[in-house]
Amino acid sequence: MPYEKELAAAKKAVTLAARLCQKVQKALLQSDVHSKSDKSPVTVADYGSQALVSFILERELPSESFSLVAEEDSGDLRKESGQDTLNRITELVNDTLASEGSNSFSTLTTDDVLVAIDSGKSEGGSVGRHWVLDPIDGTKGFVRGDQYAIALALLHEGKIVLGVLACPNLPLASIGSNQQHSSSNEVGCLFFAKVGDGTYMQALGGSTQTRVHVCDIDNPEEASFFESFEAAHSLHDLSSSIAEVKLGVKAPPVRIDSQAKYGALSRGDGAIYLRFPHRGYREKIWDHAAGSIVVTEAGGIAMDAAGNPLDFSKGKFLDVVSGIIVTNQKLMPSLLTAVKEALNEKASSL
Ligand SMILES: Nc1ncnc2c1ncn2[C@@H]1O[C@H](COP(=O)(O)OS(=O)(=O)O)[C@@H](OP(=O)(O)O)[C@H]1O
Ligand SMILES: [Mg+2]
Ligand SMILES: [Mg+2]
Ligand SMILES: [Mg+2]
Repeated sequence: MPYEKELAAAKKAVTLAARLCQKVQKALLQSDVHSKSDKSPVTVADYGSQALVSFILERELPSESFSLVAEEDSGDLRKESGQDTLNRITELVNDTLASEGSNSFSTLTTDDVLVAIDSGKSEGGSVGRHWVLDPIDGTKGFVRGDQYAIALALLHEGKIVLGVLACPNLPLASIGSNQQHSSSNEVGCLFFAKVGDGTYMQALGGSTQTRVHVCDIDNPEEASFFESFEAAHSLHDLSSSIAEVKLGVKAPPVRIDSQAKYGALSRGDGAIYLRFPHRGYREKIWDHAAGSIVVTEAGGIAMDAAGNPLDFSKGKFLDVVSGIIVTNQKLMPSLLTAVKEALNEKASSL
């Protein structure tokens, strides 16, 4: 089966990275959180997760040439002021590798960790194979104690061919706004998909996998929709005018951080995901690569707001018209019409 060993390696890498993140989130220290040059937060867990995934993929797939497009880089850790943070990351990575229980484990030095993080400097593109990683997607959610995801995908000749999404805080039971209160409060989901093979979910650290599908609602009034938790990341007013005013969605928006939204959508917790960043923001491929294959292999469609397919082959940026919309096959035509109308009204009111 194509991409079988790549999927196994990706699941292993992401599961270990999730273990590291859970440990850090439980005992997050003020000193673990830093600001990047664009003022967005980064924590020891973002770096630790990136180092671990990079190290595990290279170790598990030694015969393949390795290219990784990932969010973080080691610039700040190489400065004098980054030494304590680098030591803490190295300790976290080594503790997590030791907990894996494999005999082949050797202790990584701070230099090994820097090299592993910087393996993520590839630019991607339409030729060959590139791993695409967001070591923690939804860092703001992670710091708040809420939802986040470790998102890893494989880009082959410009197409996403597999994706793995670990969502350590996502309940195993549905989180849709129409759901009855569930008796289970177990959290931690691993979603994975391979092109042509469907999408599966298992408990993080578990082994029983279930095939998942997007919901098959065709009446928008019965639908519910997801959007970013952070109003700075997506225009909530625009989503409301599309979903509630144009489509007649009755349920309130479900606002959660990260690509956990794609995971939840892939198992039918809600029907629509709307994302309209503020003007001037450029999307990155690692924020959508894993999520998009998880949702499309579950029967959904992800497009930009003009109805173009998402093109991951142009380097680290994902250029889209106005925003990203995701739903099932039946709702997409009316969603596209509603989006077009709302965007036209917005433009004429400016
Ligand atoms: N201004 C702005 N507009 C749009 N998107 C932005 C913006 N700033 C950041 N980001 C990216 O959003 C990623 C988190 O996305 P979400 O929207 O899913 O999370 S959240 O609900 O807003 O917390 C977040 O991913 P991480 O950095 O991996 O957390 C960013 O890549
Ligand atoms: Mg970030
Ligand atoms: Mg992200
Ligand atoms: Mg991130």
